This record gives sequence, C-alpha cells and structure tokens, in this order.
Amino acid sequence: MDVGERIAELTAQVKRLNDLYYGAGDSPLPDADYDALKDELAALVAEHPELEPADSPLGKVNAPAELTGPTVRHARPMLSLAKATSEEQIRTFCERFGGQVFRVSEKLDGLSLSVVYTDGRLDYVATRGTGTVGELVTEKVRHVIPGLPAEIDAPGRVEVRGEAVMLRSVWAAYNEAHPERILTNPRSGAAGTLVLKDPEAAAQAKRVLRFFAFGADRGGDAIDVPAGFESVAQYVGTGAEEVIDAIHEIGGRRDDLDYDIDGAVVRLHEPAAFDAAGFNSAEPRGAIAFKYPPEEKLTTLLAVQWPVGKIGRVPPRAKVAPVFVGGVTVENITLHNPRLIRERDLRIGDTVAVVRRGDVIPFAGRSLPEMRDGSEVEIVPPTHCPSCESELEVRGTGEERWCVNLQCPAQATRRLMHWASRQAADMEGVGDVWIEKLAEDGVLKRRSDFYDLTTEQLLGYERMGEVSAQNMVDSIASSKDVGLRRALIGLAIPMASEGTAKRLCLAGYERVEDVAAATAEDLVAIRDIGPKAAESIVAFFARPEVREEIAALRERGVNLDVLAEDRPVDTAAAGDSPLKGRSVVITGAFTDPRSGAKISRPDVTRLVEQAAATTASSVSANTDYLLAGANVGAAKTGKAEKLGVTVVRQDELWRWLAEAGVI
Ligand SMILES: NC(=O)c1ccc[n+]([C@@H]2O[C@H](COP(=O)([O-])OP(=O)(O)OC[C@H]3O[C@@H](n4cnc5c(N)ncnc54)[C@H](O)[C@@H]3O)[C@@H](O)[C@H]2O)c1
Ligand SMILES: [Zn+2]
Repeated sequence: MDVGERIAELTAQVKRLNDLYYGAGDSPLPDADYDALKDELAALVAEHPELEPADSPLGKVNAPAELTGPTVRHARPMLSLAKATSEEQIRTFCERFGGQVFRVSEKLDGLSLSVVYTDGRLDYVATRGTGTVGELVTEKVRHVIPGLPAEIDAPGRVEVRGEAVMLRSVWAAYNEAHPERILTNPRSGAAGTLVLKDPEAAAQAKRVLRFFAFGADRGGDAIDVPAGFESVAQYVGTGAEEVIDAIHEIGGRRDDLDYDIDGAVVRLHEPAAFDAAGFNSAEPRGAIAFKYPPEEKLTTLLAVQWPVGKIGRVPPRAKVAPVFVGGVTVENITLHNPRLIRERDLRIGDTVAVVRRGDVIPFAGRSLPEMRDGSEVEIVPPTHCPSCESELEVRGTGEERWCVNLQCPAQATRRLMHWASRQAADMEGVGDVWIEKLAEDGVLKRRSDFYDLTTEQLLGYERMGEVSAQNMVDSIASSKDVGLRRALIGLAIPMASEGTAKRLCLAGYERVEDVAAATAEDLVAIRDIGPKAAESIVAFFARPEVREEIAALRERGVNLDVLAEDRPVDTAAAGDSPLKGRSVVITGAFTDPRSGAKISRPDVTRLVEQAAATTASSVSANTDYLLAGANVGAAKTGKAEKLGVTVVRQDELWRWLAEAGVI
C-alpha cells in the first residue's frame, strides 16, 4: 500500500472512531489503540504534508459528526490537550517553563461541560461540541446531574468548566439492574446519558452523573471554583520531579477511585503564565496530558461456558487467554446474557477488548470483527441444562437461559455453596471443592445436611487430613448463629436481594416462619419490595421442600431468628429521637464524626432508618426534614423551607443518631 492510501485509510478509521466516540460515546477500540492509529497518521502526514486530506482529523478538536439540538458559541474555545506517554516528555514540557509553578490534576474520563451562571443563577450548560460551538444540555443536566448547583454565590458571568462522569458504582449498579441494556464502560455511559431523550426516566433509573470542576472564570479572568462544586483532585508544585511525583501519586490510587481517570493533566498554575504560553489550533501550549497505560487490553476469547446458578440461571461465562489488565491477570469474564453476545456479535476465537475497573468484574466490552480470520465460531446458547438435561426456558429481554427443574443437581450444589458462603452462614472452613465432592457423593443434599457431617465421615475421603476435617466440623458448628437476615440471603429466594433480607428484618419480622407466613400484600407494604419480589417470596415459601428444610435446620439448632444487629433500633431508644417515624430526604456529602471519613449515601440511609425514620428521594409536602450534608446549595434548602420542611445540618443529625443509640 502506498503512503497516500495508508493516509486515506487511517483518516477514514480515525474519523469513524471519532464519530462513534463523540456521538453515542462508543469506543470499539481501546483508547491506546486509537491513539496509535492517530499517531501513525500524524507521523505520515508530518513526512508528507502534501498528502494530508482536506478533512483531516489532525490539528483540530475532534467532535461528533454533527451537533444535534440547540447550540451556543463558547466564550473561549474548549480545547483538546497535547499527550505524553513517557516521563521524558513530561520533563521536556516542564523544562520549557523552567522555574514556573505547575498544577497536576486527575484527568477524568468523562465529557467536558461548560456551566455558565449569570448573577448567581444557572444560565446554561453546554458540551464541548466542536470546541467553538457546544450543544446546550441545560435541561437534561438538571435531571441527570442532580448535584450540579442551580445557584452560586457570585455576581456577574461566571463559567465553570469540568468533567461529567458516571461513577463506577453507579455504572455497575445500573448494569446489574439492566442486564438487557449494558453500558460498556462508565465513559460511554456518561456520553450516552447526555443524549437520552428522556432524562427524567434516566434519573429515575439511577442513571446519573457527577460533575467535577477543573476551572472557573469571571468575565474571562480566572477565579477559584465557586463553593458548591466538587473539584478534581490536584497538586501544585515546581520542577519536573515534583510534577512526576504527583503523576505517580494520582496513578497509584487509580484503582481505588469511584471514577475512571485516563491520565493526569499538567498545566501552568498561574493563569497569566498559562495564557501567555498561547495556543495552537487545538491545544493550549501551557498544558499537557500524561496518559497512563491502558486499563483495557485485547485478548482472545477461547471458550464460553454455561454454568448453572443457584436459582437455575444459566449465564454465559467466557474463558479468555490470560491477560494482565487493571492490576490483575484475567482469565474469566462475564458476558452477561445471550442477547448481549448476539448484539455484540461475539464469537469464539474473536479478539475481544477486556476492561477492568477497580473491583468490577472484567467484562468483554466488544469483539473486533476487523481482526477476524474466518476461523471464529458462533456462540450458541445451550437448549438443555448441562447438569440435568431438562429443557431450558428463555426469559426476559436478555434472553437468559433458565433451568426450571427444582431437582437439578447443579442448582442444588450451587445452593449449598451459597449457604456456606460469607454473606450467608459463613462456614469459613468449608470450601466449594469439598461441597461439590460431598454433593456428588450424596452426603450433602440439602443445607441441613451440613450440620450432620462428622469428622469420621470426612476422614473417609482421600486427601482429607485430620486438621481439615476438624476445621470443617468446627466451622459448621460455630456457624449456627446465622440469624434471620443471613438465612434469608442463604435461602437464595429468586428476586430477593441482600437488601430485601435487610428490609424484612427492619420491617419487624422476627422469625423465618413469620416471613414464610406473610402474604404478598404484607410484603409489598415494605419499602422497596415490589409486587414481583413479594410474589416470588410467597411462592418460594409455599414449596413443601422449603418448609421441610426450615424445620430440619431448626431441629439441628440453626438460629433463624432476627439478630439484634439487624433489628430496627428499639422503640425505647428511638423514642427519644426526633427522627422516629419521620419522613426525611438526605442530600449533600456526609462525614462520619467518629472517623472523619466520608460516609456513603447508603450508609447514611441505613443509620437514619435504624433510628426509625423513613427516607424518600425528593422533598415534598410530606417531608419532615431535609438532612443536609456538605455542599448543599441554597436553592435546595430554600425550596425545602418554602414547603415547610425543616433543614437539619449534619452536626445535629449526628447528635440525634447518637441519642437514638444508632452510633
Ligand atoms: N477509543 C476510541 O475509539 C477513541 C476515539 C476518539 C477519542 N478517543 C480518546 O479520547 C481522547 C481524545 O481527546 P479529547 O480531545 O477528547 O480529550 P483530550 O484527551 O485531548 O483531553 C482534553 C479533555 O480532557 C478533559 N479533562 C478531564 N480532566 C481534566 C482536568 N483535570 N483538566 C483539564 N481537562 C480535563 C476535558 O474534558 C478536556 O476536554 C484520547 O484519550 C483518545 O484516546 C478514543
Ligand atoms: Zn438443570
């Protein structure tokens, strides 16, 4: 192929990838591979400038093919950043500005927004768009970035720039709840969220974003980011070594963050110096982005297995050629459901992009059809259960396969493993391999059989030592104090989550028999238990073998009653608490006064509920208190006060919780 053809080919590829990336937020190639294509193009064009096509993607801010909807012209262009992948490049950059002060910040992997206020009120929000013209997303953002201040305490025209990201936890929870509509990664999740037609529905489905500011100006002069905003984490220092230390510091905690970062931004700290350094067509000269090695790697999909789960789901699991990504070696990845396999057109033998983010289970984001050689094999979901051979049912939009045979041996084994696991009975000394063996042998058929195991019996097995046998028996004996919450989890009731178990306990159920006797009506009255889950719970306990199992566990002295730690706080203590029986809305960021650590929203909710309050997601006339943590705008508290809702600040809340005996 001659150079001209290669340039044309690379141009077309980069442009196609840009359209996908800046449009719906898709990235069929890992960023590092995209960067390599672009670098190759840049190198060829540098040598043969006369061959650069008129529509070259180089030297400009890359943008979606077209902006949809109303637009606005940016007061100052929103630019791209020059890239560095080696420390050497960072040193060269720092040396160019010898003696100056630098700022190093996390480079969040989301999409940039310009948020403009006039005399303290939110005027508009725009995307980067073409760099000079952005798309207006003001109304969408009101729903999908609930934390964005509607008002700030500053006069004049103030523009705040920053990055909107989908938190990893939000991304994982959304995918968990919508297996039929998987978001490939948080970045595309964020981009996709801002193009949705119904942002209100997105917010209800908890598909929401967070905004982190990285700069602000008033009438063109740099100012501090106004109060009410979260800022990107940043360091200020002089000289290349301090800058490189900061880059390592940021890179080192990459896995612990709840958002993706793809690099660190180094820029001149002083606004005057930054402006004086000037700009080229697409990038400021006073800043550079250091890119960390990719967290997404290519590997080969070797096989797909269909293990049978504890409630009969038969999900696809892929084996891939071992690949080191996100700090671990990955060999097994989840493919979620058959529909996803079909839509992503995954085949055995395919090159697939594997992603891992923090603790999130690796996921084959996509196949790369352009890398096929014809030997790839279609993935066909099984029609019959690999364990009991009964015909599988196809259910739901994900086209999941289910074994509905209640006697299925594979399901029984999975249920036993689940009962022994940490979130249920927590039998530390009993490994899955042994459970499988004992189940195969017919010694373990149901949960209650664990409690009949003896050391003599176990010692009859090859490779079972006296210590292990004793360990197993002891750990089974000491696990008998399961309690209602963990027993409900261990029973693996379809559609009932760990949260359902918690809420049943908080709702005052004392014994597993009481839950078994509840009607669907009783159950839907409990917060967050919907009609489907309620029916599933009732149907589960109506099964004779479940009732027999509960009786058998009781006979062996297994505790299936609520434990003190899972009860709602006693009326006596909560009786003194102003929270008791109140309806509250929680907003803002909370810090645990005991440890000084930030505390998550679900944890605050749990504490407040233990003090016998009920929580709601938005303020209404029925709300008693708005519990306001840090960074709560005046708009929010003002609205609450207008509705006659008392605003309670966090120091008071902690006092109340202490009085109620919750903390
Ligand atoms: N995989 C693909 O197919 C594909 C396609 C197109 C682009 N990409 C990737 O997108 C990037 C392209 O560059 P770009 O021009 O969109 O962005 P960029 O990498 O040049 O960086 C500029 C952007 O960084 C953001 N940013 C995040 N944190 C920041 C901080 N602390 N300070 C300042 N800015 C911050 C801003 O939104 C700004 O617009 C590359 O990383 C490329 O690999 C990938
Ligand atoms: Zn089966």
